[in-house]
Amino acid sequence: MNIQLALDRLSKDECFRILEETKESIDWIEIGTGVIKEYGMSIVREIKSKYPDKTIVADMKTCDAGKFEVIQAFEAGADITTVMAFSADKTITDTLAVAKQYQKRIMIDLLGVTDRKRVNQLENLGVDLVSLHFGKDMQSEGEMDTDIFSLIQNDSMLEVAVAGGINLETLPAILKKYPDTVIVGSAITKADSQAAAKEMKGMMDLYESNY
Ligand SMILES: O=C(CO)[C@H](O)[C@H](O)COP(=O)(O)O
Repeated sequence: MNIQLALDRLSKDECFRILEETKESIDWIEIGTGVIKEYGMSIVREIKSKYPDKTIVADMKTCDAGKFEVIQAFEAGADITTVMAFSADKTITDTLAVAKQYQKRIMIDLLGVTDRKRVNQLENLGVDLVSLHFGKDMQSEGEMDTDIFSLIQNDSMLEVAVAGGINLETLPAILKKYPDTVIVGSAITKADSQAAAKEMKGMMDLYESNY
């Protein structure tokens, strides 16, 4: 089980400080959409060159002009880039084709998807990695419900990541659903980052070893 640290609403200096503090505890590094909007692909390039052994996720949230945007992310050093589930099927298949060429991956962000039908369609289009996502704005009205996992069929072969305000208190309930990747932003970046990342990763490792 991976922990993906989401770098959102941070300056470049803060991103690098937090990465230095947490690098021993994190597996995947997500460069958040807002950070990419602020600094462009150069921050993806810089983070990949400083942390070449980490899996770099560019949270591009692509929804159109798919080929162009995923090539931008992959050329900058991203190993995975995100594409929105509501995108046209053509966007999904175009981005999957580019990922295959680059031997990299597309993570489909299921934000806003409430129907398993779309998840099944995505799987039929060749998608193999999705993120269940309870959005930042929705978090102001409540916590993520673990029922979100019901979007994924029990016999599905999809690799599943999950995001949305996950913290030390909510992590145990998430772990019971056994996601492949747990995405954590604010609970690490807005806290004592080193201690929070260590504690969360420790909890995940313990859960996994007892599974
Ligand atoms: O994609 C995102 C926002 O759109 C975030 O990266 C994701 O929600 C994780 O951050 P947090 O733990 O703060 O919710």
